[in-house]
Order: sequence, then C-alpha cells, then structure tokens
Amino acid sequence: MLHWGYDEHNGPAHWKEVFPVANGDRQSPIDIKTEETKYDPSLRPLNPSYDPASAKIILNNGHSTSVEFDDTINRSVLTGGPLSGTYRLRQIHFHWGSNDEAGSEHAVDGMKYAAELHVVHWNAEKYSSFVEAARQSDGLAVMAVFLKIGECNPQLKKITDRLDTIRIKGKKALFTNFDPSCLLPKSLDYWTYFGSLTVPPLLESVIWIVLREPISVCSEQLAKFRSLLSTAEDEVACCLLRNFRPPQPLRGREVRRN
Ligand SMILES: CCN[C@H]1CN(CCOCC)S(=O)(=O)c2sc(S(N)(=O)=O)cc21
Ligand SMILES: [Zn+2]
Repeated sequence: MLHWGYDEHNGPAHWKEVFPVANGDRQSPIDIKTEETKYDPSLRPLNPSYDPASAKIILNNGHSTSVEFDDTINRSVLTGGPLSGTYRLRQIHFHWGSNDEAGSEHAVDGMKYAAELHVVHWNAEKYSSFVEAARQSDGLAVMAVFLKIGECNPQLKKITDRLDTIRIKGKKALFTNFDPSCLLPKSLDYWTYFGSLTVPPLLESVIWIVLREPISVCSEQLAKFRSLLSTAEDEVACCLLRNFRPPQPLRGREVRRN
C-alpha cells in the first residue's frame, strides 16, 4: 500500500499491512449496542470550555478537513465526564460518506448517521506534548458528535462556506473567532469507552466520548465536504468522497453511559 486512504487499494482493509495495531483489542470506531451499555453514576457532566480566539486555521490534509487550535497553553479545554484532569483542545475534523445514508464512524444499534464531528483533546496535565500524549493509554480524549440529515446547520455553514478556499490537499486558510461549542447539541449526555485513533497510526490512546444527541446537517452541506480533493496540486484531481473507518470488534470492552 503506497499511502493509506479510503479507496479500494489503500482503504481500511489494507491499513493492517502497515499498521498491525489495526487488529488490536481497543480499536475504534465501534457499533454501540445501547442495550449493553452500562449506567455509571460516577460519570460527571462534560465541561467543555473553549476560547474562540484559540482557533487558528482551517486545513485540508487530504484525509479530512480540520480546524486547528492553539494548544500551547490551556486556552480551550475539556474537563469532567469520564476524564480525570484537564484535556487541551487540539483540533476538530469531520468524517462523511459518498451518500447521505452512511458516513459516520460510530454506529448506534447498527444505524449509521450521515457524518460525524470529532473534537480532539490531549492530556496536557500529564504529558508534555501532543505526540507524547498520543502514545499513552489516557493521552487523548475525542468527543464525537453525530450529524443527522435534516435542516441545514447555520453553525456548520461557518465551516462549509470556507471549503472552496481549501479544495486541494495541503491547503490551509486563516480561521479564527470560532468556538466549537456552537456545534454541540443541547444535551451533552454521552456514551464513553476506551479506543483508538480511527485513522493511521490507529494509536490505542483515546478515551472516546460519544454524544447521544445528533446535530443536523443538510445534503448541500455534505456535498461541499465531498467536493474536497484528496489530491495535491501536481496530482490528478480526486474527490474525498468518503473518509470513515467501519466499526471494529468490541473485544469485551464495556461502554458506559452517564
Ligand atoms: C483530520 C485528523 N487527522 C488525525 C490527526 N492526528 C493523528 C496523527 O497524530 C498522531 C501522533 S490526531 O491525533 O489529531 C487525529 S485524532 C483522529 S480521530 N478520527 O481518531 O478522532 C484523527 C486524527
Ligand atoms: Zn476523526
């Protein structure tokens, strides 16, 4: 496999050839079987606290579009929920599919949503860098929000309206005064489990926090994500039609809910 991606020749089925942890026992995403989740009274409310000025750039890295934040100090953080300590916001990004029927990474009782937002944080209290944290079992905390097909989402418009300026892989643009809390649903009720990055290197360092309530997205907004290119300037243009990894084996893990 030349370079990993989401096509037939380099997609999720091939990743284990370069990243053997793909067959590990705490891989993500998973299909959340709601009847088997366990209520845990020790789980606290989630407490996201984000400074809109910490948003820096919007980027197309060829695998998704992300908004990158200044994570040199504790400006935007997540505490509470299943977390012990303070996790610092690093970036947000999205996963989608080639059609509106499937595009999320996590599934709920076998049902997939049209897309999924990931809000990535790292344990800056215990570890001195993001890269070091990404190698630790409690190093990262990713909050996942499902996007359900429906009304166009005015908050998401702030991002989808900028995608035409970063169509080519590697392109970035200034993007500040953005508080990702505006993309969170009313309820911050969640499921939580121990998992991994859903992209190579698939590191098993993520405490997943999957919000139970979806936010809305309309077809036109999803079409803009699909018009992003997975190719750079000097390559034959290829659209990033899908970028989700399918659910992985639970391997006996417990999924708790608040
Ligand atoms: C578009 C995002 N791509 C990557 C960028 N990083 C990975 C590379 O770093 C490793 C040291 S990341 O750790 O920030 C990260 S977490 C997720 S996910 N889908 O699991 O929430 C994807 C990504
Ligand atoms: Zn992701």
